[in-house]
Amino acid sequence: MASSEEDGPAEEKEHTKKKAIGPFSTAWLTLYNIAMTAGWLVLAIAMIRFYVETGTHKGLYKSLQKTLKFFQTFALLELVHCAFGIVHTSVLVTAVQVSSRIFMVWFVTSSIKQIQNEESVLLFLVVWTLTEITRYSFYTFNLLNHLPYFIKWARYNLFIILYPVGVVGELLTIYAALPYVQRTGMYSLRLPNKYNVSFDYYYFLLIVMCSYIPLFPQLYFHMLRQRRKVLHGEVIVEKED
Ligand SMILES: CCCCCCCCCCCCC[C@@H](O)CC(=O)SCCNC(=O)CCNC(=O)[C@H](O)C(C)(C)COP(=O)(O)OP(=O)(O)OC[C@H]1O[C@@H](n2cnc3c(N)ncnc32)[C@H](O)[C@@H]1OP(=O)(O)O
Repeated sequence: MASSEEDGPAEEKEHTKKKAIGPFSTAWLTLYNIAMTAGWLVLAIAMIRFYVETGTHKGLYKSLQKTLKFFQTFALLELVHCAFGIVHTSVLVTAVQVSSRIFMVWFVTSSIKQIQNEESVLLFLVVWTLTEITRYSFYTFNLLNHLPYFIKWARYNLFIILYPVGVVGELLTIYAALPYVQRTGMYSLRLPNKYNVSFDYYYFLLIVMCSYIPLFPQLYFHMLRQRRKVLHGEVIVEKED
């Protein structure tokens, strides 16, 4: 069932109001979204295979970190897409979402082997994977004008649970990293040094954890507004960045 069969009159109006994007942008976005859907599907299959073969999640992160780093880093292009107006999304919201993921992958989980087997890592990995398969397949089918209703439904409903669960996974992972970071002083710069600058990664991580309190609700309410717009056809005036 394609979404066009499901659309109510309000939503039809919403669709006709969409700003058109050129054929080159459409082609590029379609390729990008297909590649990202495939990437996250590869990660999902790798996770299932790993668990079936070993019966544990221990060693899972190590086995898939290269693929995860590649596809999560590739998502930086989403900032380029909204900065150039190819997609109608807030640069600020996208920047917070993408940078927090890149930070989790590169500067927390991949940097600290000692925390890679934590259950919280498995938690955010599963949640991110479910989210991204749904999100990128939503964009792909939407661009091809053949959006099955269940994908649209999943895109704008699953996040209600998955977003907070993902945040819990991320925060617990950073929390698990704190003792190691404090003990080793990794990524920290102590005085005296030739630059006369000090930086304590331990406190930086604490600040990052606290920043979830003001920032996460912004993302969550953004998604709730998108949900009302897409599923219920409400016209929502977004503030400029
Ligand atoms: C340096 C240290 C930094 C530390 C920062 C600390 C910050 C802490 C707070 C952050 C917490 C984040 C936690 C998070 O990582 C946890 C999880 O993700 S858990 C999993 C659940 N998550 C989700 O469901 C959210 C997933 N993410 C997103 O949905 C997006 O990234 C987001 C930007 C949040 C929202 O997306 P968007 O605004 O694009 O909404 P829509 O999907 O409805 O799209 C709007 C319109 O844009 C078009 N669009 C967008 N992207 C594309 C694309 N790739 N291809 C084609 N079209 C695209 C879309 O179709 C819509 O167009 P229109 O309105 O015209 O229909």
